[in-house]
Parts: sequence; C-alpha cells; structure tokens
Amino acid sequence: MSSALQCTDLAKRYPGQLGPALGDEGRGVSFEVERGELFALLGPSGCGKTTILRIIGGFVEPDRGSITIDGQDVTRRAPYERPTNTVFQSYALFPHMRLGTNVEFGLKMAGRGRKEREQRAREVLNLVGLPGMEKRRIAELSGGQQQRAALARALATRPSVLLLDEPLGALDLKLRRQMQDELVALKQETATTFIHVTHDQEEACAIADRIAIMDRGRIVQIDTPQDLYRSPRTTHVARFINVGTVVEGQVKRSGNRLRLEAPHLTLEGPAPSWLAGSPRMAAVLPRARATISEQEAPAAANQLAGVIQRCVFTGSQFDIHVLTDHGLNIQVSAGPHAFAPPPAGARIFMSWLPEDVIFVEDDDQEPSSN
Ligand SMILES: Nc1ncnc2c1ncn2[C@@H]1O[C@H](COP(=O)(O)OP(=O)(O)OP(=O)(O)O)[C@@H](O)[C@H]1O
Repeated sequence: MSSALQCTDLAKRYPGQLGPALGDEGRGVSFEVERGELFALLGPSGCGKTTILRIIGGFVEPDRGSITIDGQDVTRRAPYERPTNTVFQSYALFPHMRLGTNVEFGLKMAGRGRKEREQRAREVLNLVGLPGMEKRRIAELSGGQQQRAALARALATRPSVLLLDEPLGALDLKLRRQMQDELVALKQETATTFIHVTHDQEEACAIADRIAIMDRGRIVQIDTPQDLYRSPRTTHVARFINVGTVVEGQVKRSGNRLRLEAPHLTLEGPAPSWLAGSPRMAAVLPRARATISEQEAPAAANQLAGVIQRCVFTGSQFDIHVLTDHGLNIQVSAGPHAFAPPPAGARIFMSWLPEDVIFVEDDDQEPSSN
C-alpha cells in the first residue's frame, strides 16, 4: 500500500478543557495521506490543526486513535523515534550556532559521522537555496533565510513525513509567495510527504495537492483545492474558503433538483450527488460565476437586483459588494477586461445558471452573511 501516513480515530481533550480539541463524542478524526503528497490542514484558529500535527510528531499523546507511518504503528513512539520532523513557525533554530551546525544537529543526534553530516548539510543547503553558507551564524540570516535554514535542518535526516506548522506565517507577502513555490519544488525533488498547517486559504490552495478543512475539532471535507471551490459540502467550507454568498431558506427536493425559497428570492440547482436523507441545506451563489448586467431582466429564479456598495480591485479582478433590494449582502467578482464596474450607488442585476448554484449542508452556527 502506498499511503505514507494514516491517522485513525484520533481524539484529544486537554486537561481542564471543556470540550475536546479533536474529535467529538464517540467519533475521532481519520485521514490518509499518500506518499509524496502535500496535504494541508486548513481551518480557523482553535479548530485543532496544531493538535493533529503534534500528535503525528509525537509531542502530544492522543486520548484515542493511532498513527501509522510507512505501514508502522508509531502511536507509542517518542518524537525522535518517528520518521517525522517538524518546522515550527518560530523556526526553533539555535541562534548562537552556525548554520551548518544547526542543519547537522539531527544527524549528530542519530550518531552519524562528521563526513556524512557535512556532505548532507551541503546537499540540503543547496536544495533550499543557501549554498555555501554553513559558516554563517543564524543571527546573521534574514527572516527568509532562517526559514530556509529551518527547512534544511528538517530535511537533513530524510524524514518520511515533514510537518510544517504555519512555517511561512512570519514572512512578508512577497517572500511567502516565493517560499510557497519553493516548497512545491522541494516536495517534487525530495518525494517527502508534507503536512502543512495553515489558516491561510490562499496559501493552502496555492501549494496543496489536497486540503482538509477543519471545524471545531473535526475534518469536514477533504478534496483538491479545485474540488473544494467547485463542490463545497457545507456552509462552513463555503464560508471559510469564500466561495460566495451563503443563502438560507426553505429547501425542497424535486427529483434531482433542489429549490430554495427565501423571502423574495428563489434559487434552483442540481441536488449534490452525495445528498442522502434530508439534512438542513442552504445554497451558495459563487461569486466568480455570476453574470452581471446593468440591464434589468424579467424576474426569474437565480436572479437578484441590488445596489453596488463598493468595488475592490484586487489586482486580477474586481470584488463587487452589492446590497440587494431585499437586504442580502452579496459578493460577486468580475475580471477587469470583461467588465468595467459601475460606481458605488449604481444598480446592477446578477444571475446564476442553475448548474452554478451550489447546494450545501447547513452546518454553521454563524448567522448567514445577509
Ligand atoms: N496545551 C493545551 N492545553 C489546553 N488547551 C489547549 C492546549 N493546546 C491547545 N489547546 C486548545 O485546543 C483547541 C485546539 O487548539 P489547536 O492549537 O490545535 O488549534 P489550531 O487550529 O492549531 O489553532 P491556531 O490556528 O490558533 O494555532 C483550542 O481550543 C486550544 O485552546
């Protein structure tokens, strides 16, 4: 079997905590990661991402469940006995030591000889773009270079699974983008399996092969970035990755179609293929799939009229915030070449094709965005 990591039925409640940090009553968190995959854990602060990472690394003991890496159960093993390494947001480098000594540290602990250590340090420093810098002290490195140093140190022992805990969080936007590209290149060159914890959805989409979206100690959906945007399963997922506007109302099924009735608004679209039973449902109007017009059309399903509140140019598109006639806050987007946005205060009409309206399970406790 080719899966590098299997997490099965993990649950954790920290001492003194009211609810569990991970898992809920009777059900733990389970997922598998393929060899060489870059797998992101994405979710709001406090949802349990770091707890999963620490359990995999052996720094936190789960109350229940098991961790298997390369077919071996490592649940009871100490961190240094596992084929894992962690890159922390703080980098956790030894500031008074030279870069080479930092990078060789894990190999020294493993009892490797000096020649092998030096050669491996050279290799990984080349790999992360710090060639020949062994003699530099950590304090003499920039933030971006320290980040690369932390990666080099973690890669030196050739871990099967590399655990990344928001490692790019301290970098400025430009450096973060550059490091995202470099992480993807590193993954391809080393065939290491990466587990990347982040609360930045853009970062997760930019680099991950698959993303697990977390909510209150549970994994709600695991998919590729494209499939998450195309087919979010729940209101939490749709809101967290900002697919579009969530609309709540009475949802009725008719064959393989769903119809949402809200005050002054009817939305129609296909029932999702996974739908079974009758969970509480809501609809999502994807912001990127709206047709926008200044011409009023005859009233029909999947159409809304409103007044532009503001238009934000993001560099590649306009995000247009609209207050509809019936008080719904809608966000739509349009490419700068396809659309010259009317000014704030202008009236516009928005419509969605039925196949572009996404029905999701309503699992959020937040009020809807209207
Ligand atoms: N050592 C601890 N003792 C008690 N509670 C803890 C401990 N570590 C984490 N928690 C709690 O467990 C829950 C999950 O925390 P965790 O750090 O895994 O979340 P996270 O998703 O990584 O959040 P963030 O993005 O803010 O780092 C939170 O409610 C947190 O307060």
